[in-house]
Amino acid sequence: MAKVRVHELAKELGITSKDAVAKLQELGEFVRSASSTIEAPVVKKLRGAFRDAQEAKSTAPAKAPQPAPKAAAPKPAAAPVANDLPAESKAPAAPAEQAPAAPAFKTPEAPKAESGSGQPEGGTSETKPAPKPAAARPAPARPGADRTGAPRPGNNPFATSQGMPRGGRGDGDRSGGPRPGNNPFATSQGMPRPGGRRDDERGGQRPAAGAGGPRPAAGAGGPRPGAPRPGAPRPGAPRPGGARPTPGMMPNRTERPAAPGRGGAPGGAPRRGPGGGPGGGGGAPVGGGFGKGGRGRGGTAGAFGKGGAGRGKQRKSKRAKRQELEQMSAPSLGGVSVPRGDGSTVIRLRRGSSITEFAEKIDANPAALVTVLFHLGEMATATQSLDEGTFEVLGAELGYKIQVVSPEDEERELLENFDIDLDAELDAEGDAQLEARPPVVTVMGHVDHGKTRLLDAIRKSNVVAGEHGGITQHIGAYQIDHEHEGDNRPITFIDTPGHEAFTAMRARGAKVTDIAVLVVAADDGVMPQTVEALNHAQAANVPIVVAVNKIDKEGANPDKVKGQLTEYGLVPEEYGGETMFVHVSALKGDGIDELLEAVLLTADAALDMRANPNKDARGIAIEANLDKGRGAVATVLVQSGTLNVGDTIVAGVAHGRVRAMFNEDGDNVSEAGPSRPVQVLGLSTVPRAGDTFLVTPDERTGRQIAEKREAADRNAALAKRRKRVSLEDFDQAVAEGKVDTLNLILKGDVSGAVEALEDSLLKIDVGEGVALRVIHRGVGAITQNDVNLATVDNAIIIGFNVRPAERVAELADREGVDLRFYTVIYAAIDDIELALKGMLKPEFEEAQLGTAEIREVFRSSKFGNIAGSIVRSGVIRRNSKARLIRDGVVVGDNLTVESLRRFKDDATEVRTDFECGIGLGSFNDVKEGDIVETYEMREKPRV
Ligand SMILES: Nc1nc2c(ncn2[C@@H]2O[C@H](COP(=O)(O)OP(=O)(O)OP(=O)(O)O)[C@@H](O)[C@H]2O)c(=O)[nH]1
Repeated sequence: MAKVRVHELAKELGITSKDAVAKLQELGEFVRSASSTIEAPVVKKLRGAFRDAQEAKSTAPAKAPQPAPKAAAPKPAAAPVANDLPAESKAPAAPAEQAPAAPAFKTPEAPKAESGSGQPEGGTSETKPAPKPAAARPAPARPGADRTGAPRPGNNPFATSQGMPRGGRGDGDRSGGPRPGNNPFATSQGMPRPGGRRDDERGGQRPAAGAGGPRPAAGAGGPRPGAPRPGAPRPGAPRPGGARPTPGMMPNRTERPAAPGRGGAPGGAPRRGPGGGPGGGGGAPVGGGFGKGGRGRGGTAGAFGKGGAGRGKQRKSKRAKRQELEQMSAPSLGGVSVPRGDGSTVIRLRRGSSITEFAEKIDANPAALVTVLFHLGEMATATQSLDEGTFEVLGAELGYKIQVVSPEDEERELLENFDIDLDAELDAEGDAQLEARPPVVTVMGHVDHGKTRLLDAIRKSNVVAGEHGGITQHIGAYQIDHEHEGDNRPITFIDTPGHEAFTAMRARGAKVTDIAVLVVAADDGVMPQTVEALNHAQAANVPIVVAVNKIDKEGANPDKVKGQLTEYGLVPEEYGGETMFVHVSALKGDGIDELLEAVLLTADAALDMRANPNKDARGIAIEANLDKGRGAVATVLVQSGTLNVGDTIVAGVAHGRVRAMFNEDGDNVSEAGPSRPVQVLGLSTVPRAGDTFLVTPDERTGRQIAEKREAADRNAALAKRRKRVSLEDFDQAVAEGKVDTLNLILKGDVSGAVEALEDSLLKIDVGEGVALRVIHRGVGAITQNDVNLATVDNAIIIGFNVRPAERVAELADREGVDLRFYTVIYAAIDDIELALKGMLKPEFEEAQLGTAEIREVFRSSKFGNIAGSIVRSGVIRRNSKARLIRDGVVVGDNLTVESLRRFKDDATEVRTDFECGIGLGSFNDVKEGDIVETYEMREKPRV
């Protein structure tokens, strides 16, 4: 059963959402907000509570029912209804027993006026909430019936006070009014109010049994998913008659409209009887026998007899149906009905959400959405995570704007659950709290332009290195001191050169770097990765300092570099721009001081390099690994606050207490302030580069945050699996406009092979509209960094005579990155060429599964000929492909083992030397002595 939201129920009960939430809390049920969903038992509890409250309030008036309280209904919506009231319905209240089960519909707008006021049946039935006057028109009185306008009982499965009216009440009990709550599409209908139920109860009546009525919200709002289509039988056929006197609630049936023709059999009549009406919803009170008693499966008409009342009912029913049609959203793709948005309704979904979650947000039936998606050309199950693009397509089709919550938003929302609001914390910090902090620098550039060498040279330039004998440890980042205008100014360098690490961190929403040093070899000039690196930095709004390296080399042309970079918006100061260019020789150590100077000047000029050191630490994990002796070892960069040994922290999905901290010299440190990188011991697991870390008030909070992140990651991973590009579907991705470039990462065993492969690949005639780009190449195993880069740039990794490093294949699988391995260069080139031309299809090869010899043929009229066989080799599997061989000649091919039995039992597989019966579907030409050979098609690995 679909869950009900608090505000829906509140509306139905005629109270404010706030009151409902408060009441629920009073009842010990925790709900977060008015839009929270609540389970059926809680719904029941709240109804009960309000009923009791209202009962207390309304005892006196209930005993003295007032005629036509309708007129008091303040809302204009109800007015036409009141005016329309037929004489009978305006009549004063019938004695209680005449209105046994009237669940007293009240307009939601006037709950107080009506609650417990002892509605006369006619009045109550006619005063259901009626946003649409047409829908609120009362059903004409049924001839010969002393029925009043009371709604038929028993069609509200949610009303605890409902049940079958006790025997002896028949027509007389019923009013001619429409049944309450039995049309899930009619906005004008409402479910019975607690007050109304009170009336019922006071009357000692229990409405009919376990009706499969619509959810309460159906009455209050628009159509609900899962509601019957127009023309379908009315939902909620109660089991009438004496069959079940008071079955009470059967809420789980409420989602399902009664099957056509399966209406309630009135009056204890056999369920299958003559004259069953077409509809399904008829339910009659016990002892019924109104209309034509003994009717069997009755519909609406059937339940009410075939008299004028029946016709009246039918007319009503048609009108209702028409209304349903109008109110229902136009059937969308696949012929299913899904509530549509107006094109601007924004639906926020978490990354990795499934159709079910989307369905819940728009109150749709997940199965209907699956159908819609299928007709849009995407196959997915209701619980499968979808990527953003797929949601967008689905949302656009249905008139919703889908907003997939970004990792940053998600993180923010997650922390909000723990009362941690980092943005507010930062906003609250003013000059009084903020203190200067060192800049954090990343070195980027094209391959072999000297990044590593430059980082080494900078390390050596550390003015305080002497006393420690230089920086000895690689921990992912280091801090040096540089003498600047008479002061020692610390600068933090991220020790992993290249923009891969930078982008990997950025992909997780982490902003680590304040300044990027772009290394360009003066002898080589601007190269593709130079451009890529500067694009990455500019995209992240990070100021750039250019290190024109290798100026010691012959043929070095720094001016050419300056000219080239100007085209990319990096204009040197001497040309009137703002970018500082420094000539360096990483090899000789020349120009390093000037470079550091430039970094500090740029930082001072462009950035507010301040943070509050006097609070719990917040920062980013830079690097982490699992050490055999020490467990998880993570290098974190503190961004604000101060990290102390003994603090409890959470970093990504890792959590724990800081056991010890080390700096880049391997020295123990007890605290680390802003911009300080430290190695931390004590985490439960290894965080990823770019994961945020923060100090938590206690270990429990840390663990809970970690667990929530883990769950979110799992969902996201599922979504990613469907997302990335593979060689086989590259052409499709191009056709869909998802990509226009085939990005490749080449890894090989020797550099010569990698170069040869790259050269050959770049010579491929890729044709119009698509491009081929080698975004990274290198020697050695495929690493985590390669996969990270492939993730960010949607690249395919080509491994030539190399394999992935430990756990990397797993990571690639998780991230949906296509890894390809080749041992022959031409095979790789062929594949890429075919992929670019959209012709690379997976290759399959046949793999034999087993053979069986036919010993006897059994003829079955039902299954055709069954080959009684003995398995001679391998295994025979049901549903596998098969061919039939007679005297060495194939007499039947492309067959399927459609049935497989061991004696009388179905079997999924039968092994060598066992007997079995094989059915080959409609292929009946089987003879004794024939051989059934089974096989399956397996994807052929490319080499
Ligand atoms: N002559 C000269 N050679 C340099 C200089 N800087 C680096 N090299 C050389 O250039 C080559 C590449 O230097 P790396 O520091 O490994 O370059 P990288 O950018 O880190 O390369 P990848 O890690 O492969 O991306 C090495 O052989 C260095 O010795 C320099 O200033 N002058």
